[in-house]
Amino acid sequence: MTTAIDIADLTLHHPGAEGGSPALSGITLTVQPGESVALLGASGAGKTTLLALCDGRLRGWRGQVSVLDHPLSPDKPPALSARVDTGFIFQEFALVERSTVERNVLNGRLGRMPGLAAFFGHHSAADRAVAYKAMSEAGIADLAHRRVDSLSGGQRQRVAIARCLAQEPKLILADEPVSNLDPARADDILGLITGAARARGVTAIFSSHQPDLAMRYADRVIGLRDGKLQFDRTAAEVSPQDIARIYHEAGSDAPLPPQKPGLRVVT
Ligand SMILES: Nc1ncnc2c1ncn2[C@@H]1O[C@H](COP(=O)(O)OP(=O)(O)OP(=O)(O)O)[C@@H](O)[C@H]1O
Repeated sequence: MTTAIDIADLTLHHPGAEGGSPALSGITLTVQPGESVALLGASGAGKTTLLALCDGRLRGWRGQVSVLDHPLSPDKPPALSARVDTGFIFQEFALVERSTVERNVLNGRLGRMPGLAAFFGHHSAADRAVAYKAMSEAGIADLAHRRVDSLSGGQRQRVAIARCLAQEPKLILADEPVSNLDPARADDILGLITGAARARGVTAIFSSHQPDLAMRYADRVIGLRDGKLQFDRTAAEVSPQDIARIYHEAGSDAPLPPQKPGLRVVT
């Protein structure tokens, strides 16, 4: 693989929003295999849109987009064989609430199973081994037989991560994976996602509203404002001015996010 993500001169309007400002405009960026990248930006900056684009879910954009060396088309969804290598962790978990943790994590295997076995949900011993390894890594093996609707938010997010890992993706995309969690759990979950990605040598891209956490766990940070790229730097290079530019000068009335020691926000 030469690049995990390669985007050139991308402009995207959501359907029904063609007359207004584009959700993303003039975006050019490359993510190397194995990098952990954080997307920062105020609400509406375009983080979810960029992640959904990389997940092959959006149509009608202009520019060039390639994911895991497969060029995406603005006119049609990518082939399933290409999509199976991308795992997505949703902010709201997207789990089958009335099913067990084990079933949900095994669902991560479906894209890698032969058609009939997937249709009937017949998982092989190898599928189960992968799913149990993922549950164990996510710290939820002891919850395997619990129903998801009996779990806390932090536990649910671990199930969603285990399901993603069970898929054995080469690219992990996570949309605000810690926004519903308290600070200690948010720290644990971002550590789990980026740690699992690094241990496998796979790429992780996550969006966040918490610059301090993002900089702690990402190798690289991309800042967006109003659909435009504002900065793209290593985590160590991100400056207080960068953070101020995407949050405060964007007109956001959100409270200033907590900063890592030594990083003071200039407004
Ligand atoms: N389905 C949609 N139809 C029309 N416009 C949309 C749609 N989804 C997003 N948008 C618009 O696209 C822009 C980017 O939204 P996006 O959800 O990508 O931002 P975000 O940075 O993820 O925000 P947040 O942090 O609140 O999740 C916003 O102006 C939003 O209103």
